[in-house]
Amino acid sequence: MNVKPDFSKNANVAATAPAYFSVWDLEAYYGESYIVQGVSFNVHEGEILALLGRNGAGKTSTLRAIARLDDPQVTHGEIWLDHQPLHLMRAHEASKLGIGLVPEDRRIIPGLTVEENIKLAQIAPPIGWSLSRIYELFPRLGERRLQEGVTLSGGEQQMLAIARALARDIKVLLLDEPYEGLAPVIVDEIEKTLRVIKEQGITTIIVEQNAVRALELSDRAVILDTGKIVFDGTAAEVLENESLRAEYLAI
Ligand SMILES: Nc1ncnc2c1ncn2[C@@H]1O[C@H](COP(=O)(O)OP(=O)(O)OP(=O)(O)O)[C@@H](O)[C@H]1O
Repeated sequence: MNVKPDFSKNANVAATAPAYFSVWDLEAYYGESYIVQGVSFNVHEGEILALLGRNGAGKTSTLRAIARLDDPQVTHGEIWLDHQPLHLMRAHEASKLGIGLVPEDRRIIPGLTVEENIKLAQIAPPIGWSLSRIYELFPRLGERRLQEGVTLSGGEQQMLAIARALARDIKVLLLDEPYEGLAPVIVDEIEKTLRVIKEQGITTIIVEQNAVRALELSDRAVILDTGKIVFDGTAAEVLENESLRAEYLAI
């Protein structure tokens, strides 16, 4: 982990590196299972990157490694955010630096209202968006601010999970399957908010099984297959490349 990144040697990483956010030769394990097998990619500031691939390709594991969660265990590689070495940090330090992970299960805290769920994210600095700014982006959350968070619909819970990330001063939003189980009309609504978040300059990495919807939103895409990158390019290139989509995304 103490080797300096040499981006020129890695075909997956743009020649313009070091970028705002970069992952370099990341390797991670669950126990003996080698899951993330030398993953490298760059994300530019304010960009939306879709991290795609079939079930079990290693997308969630890559997000968890970036967020510096304990599992999977990172054994090699570097992760840089705005010249800061994330790979040397623990999860709470990564969060403080501006990594905001919205996990697949959304983690709404039972027994707390919508507003209490949001406020809990703000008990320690760095504080991000104010409640009024959050409710402006998500009017439904404002209307339901006194309702218990876990009683919201699936789409509203997803909004709350994103709102909670924004309540902290984040630089990079990591979204794990934000559209899962949601009706297309709700996906439209969430997509709109993700575009607004992008306009505010926040960088986003989105993992999503609904690859077409994720690609329509994203600037760039990285495709993983059994823990390795098999494509790194623009989202438009993936949408236009039928064989790539069929082989790795089944779409
Ligand atoms: N906690 C764990 N312990 C052991 N193996 C795990 C654990 N979590 C995930 N794995 C394995 O790691 C591999 C990658 O899983 P990961 O969740 O990162 O894939 P994914 O691309 O996000 O797929 P999905 O869309 O199904 O979530 C899979 O083979 C999975 O079974």
